[in-house]
Amino acid sequence: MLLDIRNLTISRDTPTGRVQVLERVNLQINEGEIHTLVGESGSGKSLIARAIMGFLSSNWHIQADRLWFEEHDLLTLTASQRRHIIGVDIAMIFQDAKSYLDPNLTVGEQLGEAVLDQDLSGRWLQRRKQRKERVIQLLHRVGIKNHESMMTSYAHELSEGAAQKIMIASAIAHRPKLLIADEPTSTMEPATRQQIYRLLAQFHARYGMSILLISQDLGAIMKETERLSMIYSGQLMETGPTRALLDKPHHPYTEALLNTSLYRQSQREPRSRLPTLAGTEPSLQHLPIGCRLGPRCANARPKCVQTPELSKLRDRAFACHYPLNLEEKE
Ligand SMILES: Nc1ncnc2c1ncn2[C@@H]1O[C@H](COP(=O)(O)OP(=O)(O)OP(=O)(O)O)[C@@H](O)[C@H]1O
Repeated sequence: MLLDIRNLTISRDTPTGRVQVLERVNLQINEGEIHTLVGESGSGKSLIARAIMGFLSSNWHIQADRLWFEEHDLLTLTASQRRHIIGVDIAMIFQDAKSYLDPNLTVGEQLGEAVLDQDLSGRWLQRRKQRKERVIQLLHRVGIKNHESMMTSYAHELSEGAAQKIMIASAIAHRPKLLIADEPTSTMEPATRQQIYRLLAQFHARYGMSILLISQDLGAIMKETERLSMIYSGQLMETGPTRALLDKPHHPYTEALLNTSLYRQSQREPRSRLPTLAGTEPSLQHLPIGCRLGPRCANARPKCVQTPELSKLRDRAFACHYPLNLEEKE
């Protein structure tokens, strides 16, 4: 197992007391797997990514039974272990790529900095030449052919799609084992989104790179996604192989998201309206007791004020007292 997260709880102090923004979330990623984490805005997806990367500031409190990457406990890394793992073995790309690129450096200079020293050899001049060659190679790998003009461009001169490709080039310069992609395509045109996804799928296939993709919409996930985890208001609702989860969701939240997402649109009458999940996600000050989906769940009953344990069924797991689609013997 590459990444093993068990019972991750992330809390924050608010004027009304400490709030568990993320509550006992599990997430396991196998080597070479594409795993997509799906949830509405504010459900805690980015918090999980930031906890893995160690990007959470001191006003967040993290607890976990396990937060491991390979044989490393990410909660107790020394500074030098962290430097080795984060940014090298684990890399991350973000939604608005432009704001993460350095505005004062050209693309060539930025990618040059991302090239690992251990990939270079010889004297200074030779190393300089090799660094440039490696930058050109990285640009070609992300599908940028006009490398000469790209290398002298600054972030503000790039389109969103090109900036995202530069960020991916920078992330893969270290040949990471795990790439965390935090909604890299949400603001893009569908065609550009597909291009970025194809690129990620290529790196996955060619180098066996594992990917944790973060997405708000089931309709916008990479088709190569092998496993899905559904998160709602900081609680894990369901996780399992993509096909099984989409065909027969056990959790009412997965079912509701499927109904509201473009994923099932093709199965609808052409003119029917896309239904929406009634209500909104609760605020941190008013988190429901027990299953947080309760107030928005069509199946909710009194027992739902007790937080359901995660039930495991073969390679799937769900946290619901009244799961769906269990009538047949699985
Ligand atoms: N810096 C912060 N200060 C206070 N609250 C925060 C901060 N960052 C996140 N939160 C809160 O933590 C919760 C989870 O946020 P998070 O960014 O992880 O959600 P998300 O699922 O990634 O949302 P999105 O899809 O919109 O990026 C939200 O309720 C959010 O308001």
